[in-house]
Amino acid sequence: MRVTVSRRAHFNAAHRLYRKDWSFEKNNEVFGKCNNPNYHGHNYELIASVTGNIDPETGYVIDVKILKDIIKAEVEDAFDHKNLNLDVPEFQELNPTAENIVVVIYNKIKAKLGKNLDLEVTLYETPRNFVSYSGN
Ligand SMILES: Nc1nc2c(c(=O)[nH]1)N=C([C@H](O)[C@H](O)COP(=O)(O)OP(=O)(O)OP(=O)(O)O)CN2
Ligand SMILES: [Zn+2]
Repeated sequence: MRVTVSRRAHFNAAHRLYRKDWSFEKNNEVFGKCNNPNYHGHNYELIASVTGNIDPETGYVIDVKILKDIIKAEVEDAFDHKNLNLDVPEFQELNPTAENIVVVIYNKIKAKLGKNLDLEVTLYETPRNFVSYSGN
């Protein structure tokens, strides 16, 4: 009997979508206003969902306090009030699109979970634009 436990989180970050190896014109063509050299920001919302068996002793799949602490250390402390392009090592050579950000977040959280637990991360870049990744 596998049950999913979810936790919401939030971070605020700036980014610019562009490729260093493309001209400014080509970046503008592909990424439009998201290629603003002075960056722009989003209030990112995140849902991390952990699926596993209920421990018969505790009744937990995972203690939500543990999940909360993992998200704080791996996501909020690393990304909140940061410029993703400039401040976050994972995006030095990786365009910080929502797709790439959700994969980075998934990998960071997954590495801290027990092997018997599955993870899905949904990341909202705006209230209407969101992406999900579950490792497949
Ligand atoms: N597939 C993707 N497309 C876009 C991404 C992305 O990460 N993946 N990102 C962006 C920009 O980051 C852009 O800043 C998105 O925000 P915004 O322009 O505000 O989005 P909308 O125009 O859709 O705003 P609404 O208010 O939701 O209309 C662009 N594309
Ligand atoms: Zn953006």
